[in-house]
Amino acid sequence: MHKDIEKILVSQEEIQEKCQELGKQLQEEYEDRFPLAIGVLKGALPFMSDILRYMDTYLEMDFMDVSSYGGEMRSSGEVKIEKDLNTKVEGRDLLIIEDIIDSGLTLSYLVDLFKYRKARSVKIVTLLDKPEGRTVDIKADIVGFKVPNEFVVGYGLDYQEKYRNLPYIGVLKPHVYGGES
Ligand SMILES: O=P(O)(O)OC[C@H]1O[C@H](OP(=O)(O)OP(=O)(O)O)[C@H](O)[C@@H]1O
Ligand code: HPA
Ligand SMILES: [Mg+2]
Repeated sequence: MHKDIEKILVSQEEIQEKCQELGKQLQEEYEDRFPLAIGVLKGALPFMSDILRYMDTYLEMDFMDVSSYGGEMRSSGEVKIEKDLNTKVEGRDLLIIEDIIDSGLTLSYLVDLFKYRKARSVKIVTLLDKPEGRTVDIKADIVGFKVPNEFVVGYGLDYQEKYRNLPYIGVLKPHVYGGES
């Protein structure tokens, strides 16, 4: 375990098993529909890469880079598009892939945007759901794991841009973010 991590909430094995299970489920759902899988950068990168490997069907991939945390532990409340899609979404079946729904601001912004752009359908798959963090009313269609109301890192999730490369989801030791140790 990394020296800055206090405890692991979801292990590497649990994540990989879940990716396989959800990937198979999505494969059945999107068979013959040529969905557009949209990864929300940067956090969704590892999850997207793993889950799509288990979807043995035709699909297209694109990426949207949005940011509202700026590396910090609290959302600024404002979702900023750093990079838009290269693909037209009108009439397409969209599968948004996320690492976490916390306040819900990022996903509600994206769902509204894609509906405005006339997508045929919009589904959300998220590895983690932190229901107690919610400030806007939004639910994912598919959730890997529920997490408690703690700041989590690893497997795409950062604190000040670090820890995204950890293969598990964990909680930092308090001294790392200036809390009590
Ligand atoms: O439900 P919310 O409160 O909106 O939080 C969830 C979003 O916040 C994080 O992204 P962030 O803005 O930190 O960008 P990053 O993925 O590049 O770290 C995370 O990856 C989600 O996209
Ligand atoms: O708990 C979290 N950890 C890292 N990034 C996040 N973005 C929203 N919630 C979180
Ligand atoms: Mg972040």
